[in-house]
Amino acid sequence: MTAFEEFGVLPELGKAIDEMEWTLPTDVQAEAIPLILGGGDVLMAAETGSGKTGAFCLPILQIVWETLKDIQEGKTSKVILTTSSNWTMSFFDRTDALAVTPDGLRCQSRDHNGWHGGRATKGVHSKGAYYYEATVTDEGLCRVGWSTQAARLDLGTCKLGFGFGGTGKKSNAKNFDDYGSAFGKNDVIGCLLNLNNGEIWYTKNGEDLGVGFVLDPARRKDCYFPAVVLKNAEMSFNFGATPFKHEPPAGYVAVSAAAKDCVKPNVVSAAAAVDCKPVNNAPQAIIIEPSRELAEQTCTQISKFKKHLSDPAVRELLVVGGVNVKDQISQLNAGVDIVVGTPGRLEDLIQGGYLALTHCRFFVLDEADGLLKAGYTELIERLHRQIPKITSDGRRLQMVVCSATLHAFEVKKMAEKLMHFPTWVDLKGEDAVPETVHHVVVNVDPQRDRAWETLRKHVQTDGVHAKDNIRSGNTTPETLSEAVKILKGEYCVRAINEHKMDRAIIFCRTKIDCDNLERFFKSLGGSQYSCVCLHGDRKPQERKANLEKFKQAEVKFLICTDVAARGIDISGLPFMINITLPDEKSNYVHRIGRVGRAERMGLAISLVSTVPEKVWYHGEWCSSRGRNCFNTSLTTDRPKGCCVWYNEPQYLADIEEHLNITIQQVESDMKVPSNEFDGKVVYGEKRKQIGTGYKDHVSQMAPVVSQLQELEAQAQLYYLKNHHKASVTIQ
Ligand SMILES: Nc1ncnc2c1ncn2[C@@H]1O[C@H](COP(=O)(O)OP(=O)(O)OP(=O)(O)O)[C@@H](O)[C@H]1O
Repeated sequence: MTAFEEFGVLPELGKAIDEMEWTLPTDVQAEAIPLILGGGDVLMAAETGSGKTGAFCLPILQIVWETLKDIQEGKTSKVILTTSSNWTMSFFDRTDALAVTPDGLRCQSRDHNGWHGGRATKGVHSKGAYYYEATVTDEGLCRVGWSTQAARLDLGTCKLGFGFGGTGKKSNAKNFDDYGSAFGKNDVIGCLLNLNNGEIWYTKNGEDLGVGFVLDPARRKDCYFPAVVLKNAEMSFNFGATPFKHEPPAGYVAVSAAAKDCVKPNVVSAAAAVDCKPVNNAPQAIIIEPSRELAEQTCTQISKFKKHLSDPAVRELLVVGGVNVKDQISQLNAGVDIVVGTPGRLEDLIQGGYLALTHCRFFVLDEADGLLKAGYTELIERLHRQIPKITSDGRRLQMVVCSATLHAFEVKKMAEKLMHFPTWVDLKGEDAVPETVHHVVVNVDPQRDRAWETLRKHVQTDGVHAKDNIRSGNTTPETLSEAVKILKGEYCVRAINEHKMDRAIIFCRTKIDCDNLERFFKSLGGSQYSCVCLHGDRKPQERKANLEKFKQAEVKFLICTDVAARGIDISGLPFMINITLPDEKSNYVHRIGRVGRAERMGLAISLVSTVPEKVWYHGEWCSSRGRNCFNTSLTTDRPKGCCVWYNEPQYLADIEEHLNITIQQVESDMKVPSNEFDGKVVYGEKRKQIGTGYKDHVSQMAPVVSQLQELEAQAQLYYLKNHHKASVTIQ
């Protein structure tokens, strides 16, 4: 049995993992895999290169396969009752944070800040007088009553919803008026609807509270559904399947006893109450990644893991922009179980009806903070709203969120809103850099190092100072800024030479900086500086080919923007260079985390200008979004320009403060003191002491466990003695 199998991983997956030479699970895998297999929502915060991808792909793959297997063998797990004769609260027609018990007869919301509502699976129309009971089963705010299919789920806030709230108010169309009396835990509210005269009214513990609303005659033909909205509260429902606590008043019957021709199903429930059988274009898992490259990498990882999983086969699909959408649609129609994609293309396919969310039971946000910072919050919420919270085979939707920099306010806010009692797998409690990454900064000081004045051959700069009076001997901020750009090209080459780098990823701030550096390297000639570029202006095919060339070591350097900052995994990459620090501090962690992965050592060198550098900053106000833009005015100018003064020392200070460390400085000769790692380090190779410490953990814990055992025994003896004494005394 492999170490992974001990964590509950299927032998078929264990075999594939073994072949990948993953002997032990990493710490994050050891914690997260059992949690996901157990059905929980997980927030996974662990350092770059710590194996988060495996930590979510393995359990998801396993559950997806097991579900397919169950279906193949005709094992029907708890099929929900949405289309059965029972009246229940709908698993589908409800807001995100309203939980409904599997029997559909209790609703709960644990959100302190917002209201969450839902409707029943059926409604009544045309004629008759109906009754159901709702009991407050836990403290909190509740509103209960009737609403039409088109009404807002926040009952009583539109014309089509009629509610009675615990504060003793009735509400319709946001008008909250005094009615009856306040109610709370253990109170039983009778909800009555008379379609013959249009009256809606309530009882509290059997006491008549009087007519609350009279339906507009034009609205009496509508179908009305039992409805509830809760704020950190819980209510249970009886639609008449069991005896009522208080008998319905004369002339009223339980909604469940309504004549067939007066009942309509809730269309949201009916649409979602699909058969357990897989539907071709309705995958069980949706994994969202921030970049095409990362989506492809995750998809490849899944293909490797599933190598020995067969009968039934699990089908994964990559859904990213820049690829022919028709091909993707036909692949979806042919059948797919796991979809990995980037947000834009995923949403296009979902909204176009080509990708259905009806069977989705895993919703994964990889690099979640990056997705939120890139402005995808609403898209994520939109997709989450469309996914049924209980799947067609009665299981709860599971959400997995991960990143090396998950400690961001927006992530916590999103988790609170969308996730269901999530467990944090957080090994450090803060954003951190792996011990395997040796990261240093080099100051670029154009006042101290005047080499830029005499360099005959240098990197072409970004053109920001094309109209400025730049010349040696001049110390204007513009001249120094241009000087920094020239020096950075020089220092980059110096770093490469000093460390005999034959493989490195180099991050630039902009696409134009990448292109200029690529041209500079090419101008230096030979294979010594062979390189490729990866940024948003390169065509998808070129991006793919370039990354592949670098991965296959056909070229030595990958020059890229932050598009490659997150997640990209290049095995044993020894070096990375930051030409300019990112202004987003979390991206520093991700960029340097391209090295020092999977227990291998890596060196990250960041060039930091000591003087302000004037750089491009094209916002939505720039009509060309940077292409052939010559507007070198500042963004603070009027009219607004496309440049800013970039303050790198400040960004360095922000990064250091965020990570609670001081990053080691090295001189411009790029010599990195080797004592840091006892001089034993070879960048790109494994550390001397490898492994996750999982084995050692057992021996470390043994004395503590035996001490605990002793204490437990003592406590039991103590209890027994005292208990014995007490019983003797009583006798
Ligand atoms: N248990 C394991 N044993 C050996 N190698 C592993 C193990 N788990 C993952 N790896 C390897 O570690 C590398 C990093 O894994 P992965 O890309 O999942 O990291 P990550 O935590 O997602 O990093 P990032 O935050 O940068 O995205 C990969 O090359 C992967 O193959």
